[in-house]
Amino acid sequence: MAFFARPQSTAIKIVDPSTQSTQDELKAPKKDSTQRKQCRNVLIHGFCKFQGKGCMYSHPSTEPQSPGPPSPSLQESRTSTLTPQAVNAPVFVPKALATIATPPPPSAEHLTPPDTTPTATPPIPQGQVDYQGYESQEAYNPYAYSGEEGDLSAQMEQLDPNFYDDSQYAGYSEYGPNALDATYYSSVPPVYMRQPLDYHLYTPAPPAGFVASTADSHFVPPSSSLRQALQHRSETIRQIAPIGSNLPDELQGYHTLVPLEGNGDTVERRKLGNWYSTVYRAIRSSDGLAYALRRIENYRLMHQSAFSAIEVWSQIRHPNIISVNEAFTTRSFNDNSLVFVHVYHADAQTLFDVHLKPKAPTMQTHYQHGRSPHLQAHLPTVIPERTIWSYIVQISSAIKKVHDVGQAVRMVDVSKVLLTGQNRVRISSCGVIDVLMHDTHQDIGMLQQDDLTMFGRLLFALCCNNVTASSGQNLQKSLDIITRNYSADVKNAALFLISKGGPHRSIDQLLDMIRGKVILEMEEALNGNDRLESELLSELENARLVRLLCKFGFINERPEFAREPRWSETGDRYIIKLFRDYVFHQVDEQGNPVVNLSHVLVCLNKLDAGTEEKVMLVARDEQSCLVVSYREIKQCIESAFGDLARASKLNKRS
Ligand SMILES: Nc1ncnc2c1ncn2[C@@H]1O[C@H](COP(=O)(O)OP(=O)(O)OP(=O)(O)O)[C@@H](O)[C@H]1O
Repeated sequence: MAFFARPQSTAIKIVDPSTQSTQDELKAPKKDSTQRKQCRNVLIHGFCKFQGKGCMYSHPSTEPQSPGPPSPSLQESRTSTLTPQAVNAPVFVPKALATIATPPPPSAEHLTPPDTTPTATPPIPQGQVDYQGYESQEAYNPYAYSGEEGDLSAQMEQLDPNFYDDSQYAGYSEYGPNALDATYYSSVPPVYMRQPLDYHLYTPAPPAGFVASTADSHFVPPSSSLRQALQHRSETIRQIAPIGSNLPDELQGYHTLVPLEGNGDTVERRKLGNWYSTVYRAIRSSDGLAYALRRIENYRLMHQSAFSAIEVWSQIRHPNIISVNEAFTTRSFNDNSLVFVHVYHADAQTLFDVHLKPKAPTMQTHYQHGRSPHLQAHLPTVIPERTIWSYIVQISSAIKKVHDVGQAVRMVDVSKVLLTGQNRVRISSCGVIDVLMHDTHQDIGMLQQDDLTMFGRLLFALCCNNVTASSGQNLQKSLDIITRNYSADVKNAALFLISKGGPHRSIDQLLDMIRGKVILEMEEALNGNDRLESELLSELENARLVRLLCKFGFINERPEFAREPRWSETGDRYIIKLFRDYVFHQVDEQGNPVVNLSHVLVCLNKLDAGTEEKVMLVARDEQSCLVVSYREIKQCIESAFGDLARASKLNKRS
């Protein structure tokens, strides 16, 4: 069944079409017109097409009257007594365009489809709903009021027939009573008509209480911090290397290398197994994107087949694994270096750096109990259990993915798991050990068991704030710490992971043990998704509005037409100029500029949507005004911009 959602405050009586005549009778004005206010249509257009047809305002006989409904074109409204002559001046065509045979820019006659008469929009009486923009005004009969007779006449006195000008909605004739009849009463399956949505007029965000942008969710920080973090990442991506880094300018299609370890001039050489390794950020020439390059110093690759592991790893995509792109050897560092290319996550930090690295003492700037500022060492803090579970679930998920494709991670360590966002971890350096130890053949089942043991050690290290927490002499003490700070489930998971391997010990079994936590993690992930969607919604309008403002910029105040009053003082451009004044150059009663961003955004959104709503544009000398709809202004802008675009193309060709 076809259904129309109506404004809730409006009582609508569904009437049989046969009762239409009764309603028509109700439409007749009840008061003598001489007692009422003068009709605004007469003031603005010189006539009222509803005179004698239901308009309850007075129509002075001295005014020139139109014999019937005027031909509804903008041209007519513009030639009324209040319309500036400039609109009817010959249409100016840019010089470049005059030479090409293009259709003339839409003049006043072309601006309005024949079924619409621009009229002044009277203010909406208080307590009433503006029905402009709702479809099927024909189907909606404002006079079919189900209340008391007295209420009805009181309402009628407030109603202005211009609000219910059916001709404005001729475009939606499918919503008329006839169309509805066909839908309701025919035996054929109903055809559901879709209202063309003016979706650019607003951002239908979920209620703030449900997706609060100021609250800190597990994976997504509050809106302001999120923006700050993203800004900082962009800044990090564009960093350049410190002077004197002495790095190669170009490396197999990568350039602008920046060391990611060490600070300032010193580049830290850290050991990865038996080899020194350094990580750089570099930009790839072919796509301009940043990548993380891990260089293994002085490594002589004996067999090209060692890279076969990289082929396998480059196929693995998982949200908790840093993807591998490629690997190559190079002599650009003046040695035999092996380079692995991974996806770069700006501002990523290792779990060791975030949670275990001793922090330098900092000066507390706040006064405690009236004493002066003091130095305070950063004491190791206990990682919250919720965070520990999040890490466990994410790392388990990554390991499962790798084990399922018959590989082993081979490096699950606090220095190789990166924190890339709020509570988001990813395993880095995947594939590196596979290449480095290509010659040493090892059973994949054993390697997978090692993954679990390494995972257990990582868990002990995080819970006890000590990288050697799971070693023999520390184990009992570490278990005490875990028992004190965390639930029994965390302890059981840690013990399961470091227990002796066997066929029973697999990542699937761990996932079974922590099923409840996995579900919690999924809920948080979906919440984070909702939050990000709502952040995106609030940015949706930007691009559209910038495009519109650019068009304004292209059209208005063109210096090459400075001496051509016909460019800005005629036809479309004149309307655009007045509209620009209406949007940006309003002044208050004292003549002070009105700087109201909401007004600008509302106007631009309505313009972009091309609504039927009318605006009154006043000439700068305040001697004349124009009443045009946003749709017509939109057409003017399209047309003027089209002229410029055509001229620009012509210049390129000649
Ligand atoms: N894919 C990546 N994207 C962004 N930053 C990365 C990436 N891989 C590594 N890094 C950063 O590079 C730095 C060095 O990484 P590395 O894996 O060598 O850690 P490390 O702490 O130096 O470990 P080790 O002591 O084993 O050398 C770390 O700060 C890490 O955040």
